[in-house]
Amino acid sequence: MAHKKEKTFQFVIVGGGIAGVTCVEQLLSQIPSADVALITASPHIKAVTNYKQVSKTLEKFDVEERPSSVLEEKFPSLTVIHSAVKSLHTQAHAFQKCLSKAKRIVIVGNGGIALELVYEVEGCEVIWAVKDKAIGNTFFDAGAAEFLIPSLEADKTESTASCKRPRYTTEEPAPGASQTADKNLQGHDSGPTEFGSALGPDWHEGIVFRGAEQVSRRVTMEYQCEVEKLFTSEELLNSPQQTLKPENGQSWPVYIQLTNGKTFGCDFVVSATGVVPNTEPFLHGNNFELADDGGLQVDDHMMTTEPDVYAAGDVCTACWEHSPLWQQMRLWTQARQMGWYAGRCMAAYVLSEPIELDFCFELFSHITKFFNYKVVLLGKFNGQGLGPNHELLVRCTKGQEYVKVVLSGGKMVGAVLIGETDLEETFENLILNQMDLTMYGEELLNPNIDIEDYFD
Ligand SMILES: Cc1cc2nc3c(=O)[nH]c(=O)nc-3n(C[C@H](O)[C@H](O)[C@H](O)COP(=O)(O)OP(=O)(O)OC[C@H]3O[C@@H](n4cnc5c(N)ncnc54)[C@H](O)[C@@H]3O)c2cc1C
Ligand SMILES: NC(=O)C1=CN([C@@H]2O[C@H](COP(=O)(O)OP(=O)(O)OC[C@H]3O[C@@H](n4cnc5c(N)ncnc54)[C@H](OP(=O)(O)O)[C@@H]3O)[C@@H](O)[C@H]2O)C=CC1
Repeated sequence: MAHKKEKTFQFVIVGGGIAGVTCVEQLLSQIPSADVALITASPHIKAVTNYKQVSKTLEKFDVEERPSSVLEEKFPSLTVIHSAVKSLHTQAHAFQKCLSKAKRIVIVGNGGIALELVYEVEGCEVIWAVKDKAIGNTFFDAGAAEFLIPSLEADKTESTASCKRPRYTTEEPAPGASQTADKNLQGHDSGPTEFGSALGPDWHEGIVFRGAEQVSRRVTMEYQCEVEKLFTSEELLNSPQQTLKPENGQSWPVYIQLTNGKTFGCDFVVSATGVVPNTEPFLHGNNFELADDGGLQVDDHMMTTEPDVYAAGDVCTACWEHSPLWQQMRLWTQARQMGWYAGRCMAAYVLSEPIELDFCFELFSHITKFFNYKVVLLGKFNGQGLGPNHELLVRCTKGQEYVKVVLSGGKMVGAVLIGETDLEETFENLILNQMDLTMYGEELLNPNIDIEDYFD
């Protein structure tokens, strides 16, 4: 009987995404001789480049796909193993190809991907169906959404008249960002169960999302609705009730019926309704506790409920007692931070060194771009978990900037900064030092006061 050769490693890291790669780098920088294996489904790994600390907690970096050999050259004690798991890239460019022939598409979902896609798609009518009253519920409140909506219109030459609205209260506390059970960027007929690397911030860089029409951007909003049913044109024609009729006699490959009673024909439907942690391969025969959002529960040392097994990034759910100013969101930045911290924890365990929860989990911070505006989110930017006991200060200049501050008990606990506001560092400090700002009142957002000088 032939015996399979078995190789053991001191550490095995699964996943060549940002969390896995950062974990490998951190671990090997602390214990260069450690025998480490990186198992990843794709031939490329994700590498962080041009890392820049923007402020105490805000960080900016580029992400590049690189052959895994680059990592092996850098770390001689690392072995990269390409597992048999099917790679994400089997249907590469499928979306672009479908879009190039499309005249109308429907986008369902109201998170980061829908926001980016709606803005990027040109030459095609877009019907955007969202569950909420406003766009971008995972990142914004209704005020920020109102600020962004004009950017969706083709003519962007709006006036920049100031419309300062100093104070209002939310109708109801914004819910925490929830993770959902669907897979992104699916056409109507693509398989929903293939897991791969999350594409990340630059997924649409350099890609032209152009449809078959001459129009630039044409977006129709359908608020407060979900998908009731999908039909093909064949199903439609064979439908005994004849409840659905092709508009203007035009036939479409697929029809979508929304819960608001409207039905649209379109070339294809994009489901941008969240990510699913890919825990399935790890569950069989093990005792991993899963969180409500399907992630592997991890403690404040990134350890799962199985001893010696750590998890970081999209696949895990942070189950330690969070700082009052931090929440988990499945973002590139958090994947890097968690991977880095997991690497440190793993090394600390082996070296018998004590380790405390890293400072990066003190304050939620995220810097990104939506509709071509710089967007900075700090702390409880949507009043997450604060109930009615919070107050908002807002300053808005149409087409230029939107600044929202969340105050609780007179202290700043969160902020949304859209546009070139230059306020991130000052606000980050005010949130971190929890200074009582009651005496400043609305002056805090007075555009005629240089706030940086004010607090120096
Ligand atoms: C379209 C899109 C746009 C995004 N834009 C942004 C953005 O602008 N800003 C931002 O901060 N975040 C963004 N995100 C989120 C961000 O990309 C993720 O949070 C981040 O990449 C997660 O990193 P990760 O290392 O945890 O997981 P991934 O990057 O998903 O990496 C997981 C790795 O594990 C491998 N793998 C999975 N299962 C197995 C297995 N069974 N065996 C072996 N290998 C396996 C995969 O092949 C992959 O290499 C975006 C996500 C998407 C999908
Ligand atoms: N620039 C950035 O920072 C970007 C970040 N990302 C990240 O990538 C990941 C994937 O993005 P994305 O897919 O947009 O996920 P998100 O979690 O950001 O958003 C999913 C959206 O779909 C809605 N939704 C969920 N289920 C349904 C349903 N059945 N019908 C209609 N709507 C539904 C959710 O509403 P509800 O919240 O009410 O459940 C939410 O608005 C996220 O972690 C996101 O943060 C993606 C793109 C850009």
